[in-house]
Amino acid sequence: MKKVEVVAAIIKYEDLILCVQRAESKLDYISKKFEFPGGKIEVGETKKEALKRELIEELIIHPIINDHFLTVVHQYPDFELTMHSFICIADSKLLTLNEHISHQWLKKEDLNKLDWAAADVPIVNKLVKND
Ligand SMILES: Nc1nc2c([nH]c(=O)n2[C@H]2C[C@H](O)[C@@H](COP(=O)(O)OP(=O)(O)OP(=O)(O)O)O2)c(=O)[nH]1
Repeated sequence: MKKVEVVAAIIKYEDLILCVQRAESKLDYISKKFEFPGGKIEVGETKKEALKRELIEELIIHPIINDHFLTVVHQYPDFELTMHSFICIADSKLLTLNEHISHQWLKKEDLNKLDWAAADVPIVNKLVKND
């Protein structure tokens, strides 16, 4: 089974967290799902370097990348995903959606209202519970 390793950013602005919606794709289980911005780690990159690059590519933002929050291993039908999430701090809500089809800044108690990619559910639950 194919393995994919990604980094994802939990970006906070005051008491809000950034949620971004993936574009339509042929993989119905991630198509149009909400996720945390990020992507695959390239050869030679640290996790934080990969996240910094992805956030510039996807959103043109430069938040402070702080602590590791949670690593999730999730088995999707076509691949095994390992996703490392990090808490990040933004000094503005401004962004440019270069890849995603929508975004929302939500309070943590509202995060469960969105249709998240399955791998993100443990991260969302941890944020709602004890962040
Ligand atoms: N970035 C990100 N990816 C996630 C999350 N949840 C989740 O299941 N994924 C999955 C979807 C994709 O299969 C994979 C990330 O791949 P991607 O396509 O976003 O990464 P990338 O920008 O490096 O992709 P690529 O176009 O270079 O292939 O991880 C999440 O919260 N953030």
